[in-house]
Amino acid sequence: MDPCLSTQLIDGDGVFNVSGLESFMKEVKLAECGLSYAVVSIMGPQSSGKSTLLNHLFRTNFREMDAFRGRSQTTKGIWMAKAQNIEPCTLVMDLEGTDGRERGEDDTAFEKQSALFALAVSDIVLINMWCHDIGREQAANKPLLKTVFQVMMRLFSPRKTTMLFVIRDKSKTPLENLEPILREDIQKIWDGVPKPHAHKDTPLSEFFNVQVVALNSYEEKEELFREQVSNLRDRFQQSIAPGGLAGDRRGVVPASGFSFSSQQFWKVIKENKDLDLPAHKVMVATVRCEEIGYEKVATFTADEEWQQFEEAVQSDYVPGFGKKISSLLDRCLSEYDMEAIYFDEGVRTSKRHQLESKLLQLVNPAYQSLLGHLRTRTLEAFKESFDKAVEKEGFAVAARDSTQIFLEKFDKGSEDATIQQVNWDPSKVKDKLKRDIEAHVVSVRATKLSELCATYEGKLTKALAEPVEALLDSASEDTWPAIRKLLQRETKAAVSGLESAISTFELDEATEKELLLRLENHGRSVVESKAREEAARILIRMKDRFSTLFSRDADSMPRVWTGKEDIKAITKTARSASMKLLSTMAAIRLEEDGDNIDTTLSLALVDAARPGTTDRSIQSLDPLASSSWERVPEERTLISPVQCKSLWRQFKAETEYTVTQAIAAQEANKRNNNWLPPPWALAAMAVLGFNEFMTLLRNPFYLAVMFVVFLVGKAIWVQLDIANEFRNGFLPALLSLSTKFVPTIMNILKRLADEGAAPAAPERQRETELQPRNNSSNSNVTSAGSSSLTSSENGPEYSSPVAQ
Ligand SMILES: Nc1nc2c(ncn2[C@@H]2O[C@H](COP(=O)(O)OP(=O)(O)OP(=O)(O)O)[C@@H](O)[C@H]2O)c(=O)[nH]1
Repeated sequence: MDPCLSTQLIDGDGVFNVSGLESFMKEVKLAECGLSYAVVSIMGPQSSGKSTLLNHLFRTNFREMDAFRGRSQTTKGIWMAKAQNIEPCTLVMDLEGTDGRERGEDDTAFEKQSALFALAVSDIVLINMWCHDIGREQAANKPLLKTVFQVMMRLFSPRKTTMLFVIRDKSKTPLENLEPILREDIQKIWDGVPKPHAHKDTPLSEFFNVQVVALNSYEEKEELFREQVSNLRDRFQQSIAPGGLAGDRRGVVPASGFSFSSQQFWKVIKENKDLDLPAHKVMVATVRCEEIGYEKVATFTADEEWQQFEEAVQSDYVPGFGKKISSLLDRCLSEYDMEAIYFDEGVRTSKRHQLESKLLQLVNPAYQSLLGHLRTRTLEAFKESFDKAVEKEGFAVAARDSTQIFLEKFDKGSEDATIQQVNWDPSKVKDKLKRDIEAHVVSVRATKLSELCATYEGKLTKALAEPVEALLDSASEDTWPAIRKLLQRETKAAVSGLESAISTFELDEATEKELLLRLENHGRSVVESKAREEAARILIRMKDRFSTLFSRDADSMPRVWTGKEDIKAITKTARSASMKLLSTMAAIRLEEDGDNIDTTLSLALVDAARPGTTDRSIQSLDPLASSSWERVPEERTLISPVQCKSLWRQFKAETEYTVTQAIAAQEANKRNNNWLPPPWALAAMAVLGFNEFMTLLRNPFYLAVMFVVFLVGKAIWVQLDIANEFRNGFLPALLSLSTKFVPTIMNILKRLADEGAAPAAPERQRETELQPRNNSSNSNVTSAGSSSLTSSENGPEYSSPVAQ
């Protein structure tokens, strides 16, 4: 659009051309002007050469009436154009001419509305009038002035508009003479205008800055007209500067609000309401500042740098966030300040605050997310560094130092994220980090301490378990004192080891004591559980011990029951050793408080059972008829007296057979050593059988038969190893021989027949193969003493109630 071309702002029907104004403003770049612009409008009778004057004065292009077509109205409504080559930007409005007729008090008439609009919007109002109307009662512009002054009252505060009276077609009368008459006319009209009470005595000069200029006729003295117009034009240069034509103007609406302000003015005027200029200014400022704010928010959200930051902080901490975002916000707010600078200060400031909080609201989630990442990162880094620091510095020092270092790191990170425009407090996030760090330290401490405790408990278990087992197995008077000594020594070593290991944890006294006590208790519990295990196997142990002592001699060699051994004494020794085992295992004796279990057991089980014992008190009062030992608390009892009694009974029953076997073996041995008939029988046999013997010797046949019988008998004797068989007793020898007899006879017969009977060879071979098996079964029988005990061991095991 050619800026010289004029735009119709309001048409003849009073319709405001919003889009026309908007595009006009864009064209002339009005919004950038701030307050550096002026608005000039012209009023006057129809066809009084207003458009002609404006076009000459401002080099605009308002429609003029063609002089040759005659006078008729050409301007309808209000038109607007930009003055050419006048600084600052000057907007020129050409108003529809007044028809000079009185309209009464009808404020709705377009003439009044457009006059009010021009007064509200313009800094300078040109009043175009014919020279010959000055001093005339029926002057054409009198109603106009009346209207202007009347509507002026409706502007709440005067804008101190410059009212420049342009006298057209001036006569020869000099302006010096005309001006007083004109001012008098104006004063008369001002005085005649009904005023509200507040302005009753307000002078005209309070509202208007009245100036007068006279021009020669454009039609008759064009050259002169042009010259005068050119001079007048100079006065419009820098018109808003102090001392300029509109130097006193007030209540200027910033250029970017001109469109909205004009629309609002026209709207209010059309609704026939009063124009409250201050309120209007606030309203325009509010709307415009809000608009500027919205624009700034939109610019900020569309900013590429902001978008990159916003996206980046979703996944990680971004260094330099605070500085960058602060500068983006600063730029945004400065732009607002620049654009809103000319609007009402109160409105502008409050809208700035709104803008700022809106922007911060936009930024806050990113900031919080950033702090969240900072917290997580710091915590992770702390965990990693802390583990290493613990190894180097010890637990407590590492915990203290690392916590301090990483909280400081968080402080630095949050400082980096700080946004200048706001005082967001990161302390809540820091507190959460502190809590997380503390929780981690506590959990690591718990893990490390339990690891250490487990290590030392393991060491203690290892140091105690096997030795305790060995000591219990040996069961003697010294067993429990030795266990106590061992427990004391090993516990002391473990406790001092743990004590020095946990020294770096700087634990409070109570916790440290508790840990050490726990270790001590663990030592005791190892011993106790070992003792319980052994107590559960007491019957086997007792039988083992019995068997060892009974079946083997002092050199651990197996006994051969030759008949010379004192089986009773051996049995007694073996039983008393087994009883010692029972009394040792009956209770846990970790304190040196002594008990009488040993005595009680020997009294009750050995002495009471002796046939010669007649003590009535012992027989009548069974000391084992109790479920608890004297001076032994229940928790330390492994085998109760009653259980001891039943165990002993079982033990005796199960070892009885061994003893019986031994006695039997001894008897048999004794008999085997005397297998020849007694000497008197031999003598009788010699005397009585002398004749028969001689007969046999004299008869060669009998001699041959006897020789054959002798040979066969000798063969059987050798084959069956009869002499050896009887060494193990008579009965076993008989049993063994009976099983071997038939096969051996068969063997001998086959061997005799062997000479000529080759087909019998496989059978013989089979018999030969059978031989070692028979021998082995034979040997099993000979070791009956120990095998009978072993088989009984495989019988049902005693299950101690303590072990359960
Ligand atoms: N006598 C005289 N006539 C003039 C002067 N200037 C312009 N005219 C003539 O007056 C007639 C109307 O001129 P415009 O400039 O259209 O007048 P206007 O006041 O804008 O007219 P409307 O907008 O219709 O009210 C034209 O024929 C002009 O040539 C002047 O200084 N003296």
